[in-house]
Amino acid sequence: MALNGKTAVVTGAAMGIGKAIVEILLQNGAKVAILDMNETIGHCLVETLTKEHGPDRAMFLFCDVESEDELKAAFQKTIETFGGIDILCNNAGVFNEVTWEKTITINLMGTIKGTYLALEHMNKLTGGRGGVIINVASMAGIGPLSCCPVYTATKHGVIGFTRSFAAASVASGYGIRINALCPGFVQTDLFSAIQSKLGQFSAMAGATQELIEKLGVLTIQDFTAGLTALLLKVTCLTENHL
Ligand SMILES: NC(=O)c1ccc[n+]([C@@H]2O[C@H](COP(=O)([O-])OP(=O)(O)OC[C@H]3O[C@@H](n4cnc5c(N)ncnc54)[C@H](O)[C@@H]3O)[C@@H](O)[C@H]2O)c1
Ligand SMILES: CC/C=C\C[C@H](O)/C=C/C=C\C=C\C=C\[C@@H](O)[C@@H](O)C/C=C\CCC(=O)O
Repeated sequence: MALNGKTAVVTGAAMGIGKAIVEILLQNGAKVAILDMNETIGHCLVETLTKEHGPDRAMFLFCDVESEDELKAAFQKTIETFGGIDILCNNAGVFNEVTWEKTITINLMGTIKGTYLALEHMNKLTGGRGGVIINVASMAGIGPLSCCPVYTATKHGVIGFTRSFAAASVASGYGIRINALCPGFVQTDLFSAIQSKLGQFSAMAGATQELIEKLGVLTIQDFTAGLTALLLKVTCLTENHL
């Protein structure tokens, strides 16, 4: 399979989109470190995935992406356990216009911290073997949503950061391919909770609801099927590019 012998790290992977990405990686032969703050669900997920894919394929590691020390420890444990890191998916994210500073420290700063740690390990200029980074942004990173200025800003920031890092990687020869993933609405816990997280922008809920009805909401199964097709077509996850 395309990812046999490869090791991936996925943040915010205990549920939702991150869990879907983990399943795709496992189905294609990778070993995966599941980083999340939800220990109960995380350990339960590893138990389920081990039954499906066999031992030593999936590992849960507690990690708050706001903490550089916890990210460093999780990366180190992954390397010690699986022998290296070939793929990083910075997926962890929240939607909250009330605690908007945390939205920035998780969605944007967590993605930057993860990317810079991956650079330390993957960079071919410093002895690394190269790799692939996928940063989960959003369609809200392409065009603004009036109900969530800060969330919109974080996702615009993830896309801008990803594009800039990609240019630096190509120009410098890091051997790291980096892409931003921009899903539309997907039925997850984050999506289900948005109405209670709008804060001073709750008056914008109607406009957002109209957009939701216009664009529709993907089930996690639809999302998984679509991403599988995309990842297996896009060369960044095929063997000859890792
Ligand atoms: N659901 C959507 O409609 C949608 C659309 C586009 C993009 N996204 C993005 O996809 C990503 C995942 O969202 P989701 O919908 O699956 O959300 P979710 O709430 O269903 O899952 C998010 C996971 O991240 C974990 N997490 C939260 N904060 C964390 C932190 N500080 N450190 C480590 N883990 C943390 C949670 O415990 C949870 O397991 C986010 O970046 C989100 O912005 C979601
Ligand atoms: C409410 C946000 C819910 C989940 C966040 C998640 O990242 C999903 C985002 C999904 C779709 C975003 C679409 C953004 C579209 C913009 O490019 C723009 O076309 C929207 C135009 C009008 C929206 C109406 C409004 O905000 O007033």
